[in-house]
Amino acid sequence: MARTDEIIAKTAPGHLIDHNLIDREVESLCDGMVRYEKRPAKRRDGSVVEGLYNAWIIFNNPKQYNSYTTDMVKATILAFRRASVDREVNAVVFTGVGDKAFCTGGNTKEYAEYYAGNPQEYRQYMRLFNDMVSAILGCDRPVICRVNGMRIGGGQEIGMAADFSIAQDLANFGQAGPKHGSAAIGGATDFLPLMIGCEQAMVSGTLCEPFSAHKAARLGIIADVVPALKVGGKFVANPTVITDRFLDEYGRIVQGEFKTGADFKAGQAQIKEGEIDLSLLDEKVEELCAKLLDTFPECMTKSLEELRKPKLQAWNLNKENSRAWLALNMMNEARTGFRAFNEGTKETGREIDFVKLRQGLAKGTPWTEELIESLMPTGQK
Ligand SMILES: CC(C)(COP(=O)(O)OP(=O)(O)OC[C@H]1O[C@@H](n2cnc3c(N)ncnc32)[C@H](O)[C@@H]1OP(=O)(O)O)[C@@H](O)C(=O)NCCC(=O)NCCSC(=O)C1=CCCCC1=O
Repeated sequence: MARTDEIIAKTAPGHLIDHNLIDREVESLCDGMVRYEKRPAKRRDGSVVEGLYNAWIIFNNPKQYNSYTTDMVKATILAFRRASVDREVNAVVFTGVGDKAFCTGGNTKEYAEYYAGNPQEYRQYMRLFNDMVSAILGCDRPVICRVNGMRIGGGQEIGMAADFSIAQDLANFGQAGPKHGSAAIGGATDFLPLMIGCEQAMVSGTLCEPFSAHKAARLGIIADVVPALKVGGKFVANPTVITDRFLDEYGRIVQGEFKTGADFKAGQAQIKEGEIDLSLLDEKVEELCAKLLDTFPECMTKSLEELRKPKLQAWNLNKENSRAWLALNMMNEARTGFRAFNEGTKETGREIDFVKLRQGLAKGTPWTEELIESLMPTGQK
């Protein structure tokens, strides 16, 4: 009986068609701000598998918390297509450089300085954004979001488009929309109700309060969470989050909620003293990649396709309407909110006086350049 290796050597074709859209390195599209790295796949025992890889798609914009620029969105679309058609790729690991941020969404500087007041331009940008989310949801390989740090705004949206998320426990999650002049309709309003229920989705999508990785695991928006802080050489749970009890004295769930007052401050001080180490995160990601490797590939792909359907159906139902509304929104509230974030500072604050705006609108005040200027945090001084 011929061995499998002999059969492969005898029958594998000499030429394979390249199904990539364009033959360009992903990095060349965005000055290296998105990296595509094929890393050797490993078995569960840690041994390297010859000829098979996991494709790491890495956001590389640390100074801006791995927010994505227009060029990064283009590169990401192609990166997921590249992984999808690469016969040697087992799974995609979608992550960011560093240990502060996976991604904080659209680039607010580009939004404020180029797209604000230009709905026709933002409509074109949103075609690319929509295609990025669709490329993740349509990837023919399982996609793991390696949450190396905060996952906020559009970062939360593209992260939820992945099939699995594994987070280091100092990462926060949440939306930014209504606080920065947008609505979380780039996927969050489609995915959140499915993943954490309508009530919790409403809280996150409207109030934009961040929540911890431990709460994210409890709510079911991530598959696993691992410690990342080392104090005295020993891993400890995020010291700013309640992790040692589940209920408070009234029977309410407190596990995963942020500590408050002096306890929270003490936790922040401990984080400053400690060292951040993502080795347990990488171990957990490699373990999942190894489990995915140990399956029939077409059955895996079919299972992904079926299990993605709830997200995909919600996404496809709404994405074009969302794109149109987000474009027009660049005339008023997005123009105001993203400029406030971009032009504000820690001292002046980076959000507008929402009450002042509401008071003006209550009197029928029209949206004029003058009104927008007056709402800038620096405009109040
Ligand atoms: C809450 C934050 C995420 C973190 O706050 P903090 O820890 O205080 O850090 P900062 O000092 O704010 O940020 C550090 C530096 O990073 C820059 N930064 C952070 N986020 C972005 C971003 N998204 N784009 C560009 N630059 C960013 C920040 O300016 C600091 O640099 P600096 O030089 O100024 O010191 C907080 O950072 C925050 O709220 N960030 C913005 C989040 C946001 O609004 N994202 C966009 C949401 S909208 C979106 O993503 C959408 C996607 C598609 C659909 C439509 C849509 O709206």
